[in-house]
Amino acid sequence: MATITNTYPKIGIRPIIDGRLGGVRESLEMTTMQMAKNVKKLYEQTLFYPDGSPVQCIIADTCIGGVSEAAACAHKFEQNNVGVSLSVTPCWCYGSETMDMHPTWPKAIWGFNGTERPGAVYLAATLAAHNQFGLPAFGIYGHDVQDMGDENIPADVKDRLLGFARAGLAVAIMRGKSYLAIGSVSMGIAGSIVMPDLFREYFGMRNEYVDSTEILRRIEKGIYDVAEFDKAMAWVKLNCKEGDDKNPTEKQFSRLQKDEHWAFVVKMTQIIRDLMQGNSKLKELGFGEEANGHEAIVSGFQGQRQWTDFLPNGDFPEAMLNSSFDWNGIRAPFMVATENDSLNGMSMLLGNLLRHTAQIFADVRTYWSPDAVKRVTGWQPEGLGKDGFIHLINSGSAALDGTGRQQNENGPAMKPFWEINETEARLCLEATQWYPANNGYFRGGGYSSQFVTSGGMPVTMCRLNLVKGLGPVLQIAEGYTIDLPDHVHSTLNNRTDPTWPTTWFVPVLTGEGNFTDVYNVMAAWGANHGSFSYGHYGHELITLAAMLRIPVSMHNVPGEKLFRPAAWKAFGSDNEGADYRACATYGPLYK
Ligand SMILES: C[C@H](O)[C@@H](O)[C@@H](O)C(=O)CO
Ligand SMILES: [Mn+2]
Repeated sequence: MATITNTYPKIGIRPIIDGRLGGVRESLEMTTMQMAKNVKKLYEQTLFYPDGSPVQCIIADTCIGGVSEAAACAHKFEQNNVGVSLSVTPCWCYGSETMDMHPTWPKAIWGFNGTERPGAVYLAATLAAHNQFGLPAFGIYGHDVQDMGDENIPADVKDRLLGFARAGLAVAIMRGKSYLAIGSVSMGIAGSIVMPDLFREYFGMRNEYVDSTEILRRIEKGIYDVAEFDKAMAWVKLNCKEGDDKNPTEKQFSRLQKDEHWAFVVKMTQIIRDLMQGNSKLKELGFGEEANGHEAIVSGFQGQRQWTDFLPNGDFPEAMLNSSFDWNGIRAPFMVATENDSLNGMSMLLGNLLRHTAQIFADVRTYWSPDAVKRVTGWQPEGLGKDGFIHLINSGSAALDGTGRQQNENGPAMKPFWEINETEARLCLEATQWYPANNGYFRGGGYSSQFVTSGGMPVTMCRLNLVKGLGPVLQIAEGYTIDLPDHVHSTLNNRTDPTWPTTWFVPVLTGEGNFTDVYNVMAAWGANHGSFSYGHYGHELITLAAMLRIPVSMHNVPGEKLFRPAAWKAFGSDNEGADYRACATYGPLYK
């Protein structure tokens, strides 16, 4: 199989030192190298790649006191698939002579806040050089002075080191991968008009395109793993509860047709996955070309309308692939956007690369004001929902993790797949019903997943938008999922499409910008879709966006959590305006 596995980019650590031999350098060698080793340990124990394996770091062979050692380090890093660079130092060293000059690797410098030797002075001097050369870098130094030789990494430094590395690795991991569009534009949805310049220039990714008929060809010609198909069908029978058909009797498919649809959507699931990442089994079966896949780290399936007017819809494949488990057990979620909305697909990917969790793709469908809820249900919203809430709902791409049936120490959660246990996967499946698709919308049938997300989860919703003349912008809303009383949920949900997954979402209001009330958040959303997952990680999205030079058009992240390259401060003291100006000045990372 041509798919390359286990070659994730490494974090390169550069110990920087004062080059003066004959006393100064020698006195600093051990401490400097130890700083690098300590960060390596922190990273390797805390951070994971998307397959759950620990992140790998590589340290320069020697401390870097001048340009020849900087060059040797650059060479070593190039040879060893480094994608993110962190320089560390406890002392004064020579800025432009030691700095990392790579044009695209995300960069940071940790200057030890000591005073016996001035690491933070090197940090300031070298950040100035980065700014002067147009190579933005993140600056890290602790709030409180430490003693020389103190090996402890203070909590504030740890936060910055980890925030930088998570976002930097996301940048490095997506580079060279593809967005695979299966089909074309869905119902005039702009995000499914896939823009190759955006992918290439901003994400370093390529675009792959296959016609949807490729799925049909593989089904009809038997180009899938038949043994896996049998196993999958048996699993589906046991684990996927079919809902009652809500279609008018005259529109319902026969039992025989419905059984055929189950087989069809299971094959579609296998085939979409194989199209994305390849499958060595196909080579054994004599399909060498199909075994290769498209190196897709994210994909989108057009579905509506040509496919769904004719054939079973993509809801089952999308929901299962996006989930952290299937008939092969608990495994990493795939990122598959419904309606081929590539911009929401990328929103999913950003969240997934930062948190390693499954993502919930949804229409941002309805703002329910407290008055409207009261009018329709007689119930006065209270608690987190007292100022109203937003109904997130779309057939298709919501991962079953979005049921909220996994747990962590704080209650319901969506976790990285390696933290999910068998019981939790089963509970997510038990909380899901598969309704015969609404045949008004989906004439070809299929099955839509239906669940209600557990309330009480902190979540972050985001969306990448594309604006002519401006380029991509990211919007972010941290908030919570909420539970509604049963009768309220039923009344509100039954007004929409009750065969789809529902999440009731409340953004955190800050009293500023678009976050003055819930209505404004929905009104300012840049498109029909958003993607959310577990936790409040808006600050990590902001760091990642800055690395990619994508300005953030709205967010509700507390100011003290913002972490952007040092140069951003030179673009003005209003953070949002400065972000726009900096991104415009630097332009896309891979231009
Ligand atoms: C069935 C409908 O066409 C839905 O798919 C539609 O409301 C959307 O999801 C639009 O994004
Ligand atoms: Mn939609």
